[in-house]
Amino acid sequence: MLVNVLVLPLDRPQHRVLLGFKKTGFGAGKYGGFGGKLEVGETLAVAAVRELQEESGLLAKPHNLWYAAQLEFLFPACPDWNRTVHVFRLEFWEGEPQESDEIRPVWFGLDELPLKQMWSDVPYWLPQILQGSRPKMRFTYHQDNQTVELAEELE
Ligand SMILES: Nc1[nH]c(=O)nc2c1ncn2[C@H]1C[C@H](O)[C@@H](COP(=O)(O)OP(=O)(O)OP(=O)(O)O)O1
Repeated sequence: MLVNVLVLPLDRPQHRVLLGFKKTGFGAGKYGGFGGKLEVGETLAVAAVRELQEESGLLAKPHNLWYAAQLEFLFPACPDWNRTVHVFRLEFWEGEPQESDEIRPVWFGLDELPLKQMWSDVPYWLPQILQGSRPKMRFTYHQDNQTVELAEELE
């Protein structure tokens, strides 16, 4: 199954999180964290730092990445989309967000997340991460590939 990393830059002092509006590729038209596929030989942390830099312009040190969630997404109507996503929380970085061809970074207050424009699994796991827990979950999508049919806690 495909493996993705996902980074969520969290600005605690200002109570906000940086999300990316995806202009192309998987999840186009939705807001989400910054991430993508692992390249050959990369660890999760190295891939996370690279994807964050490519998609947001922010520079992170691997030791500042906090492992925040392991998520499995199953799409019975489109098994090619099945993937495991390893989510990292990040509270320290260098640089300012930069728009790229693929993604437009936007800050959102933690109480004002654009949930209607995000994957429908997000409300199950993102609040848990923000509260400091480390969810491990599996989501099975409906035939429409857009709504969650089943959300399971793993372990
Ligand atoms: N159900 C889901 N909920 C969510 O919040 N983020 C998800 C998600 N499924 C995938 N993601 C994230 C993980 C990763 O950052 C991104 C997909 O990365 P990919 O590398 O697969 O997409 P790309 O657009 O870079 O690649 P291509 O589709 O091959 O162009 O979407």
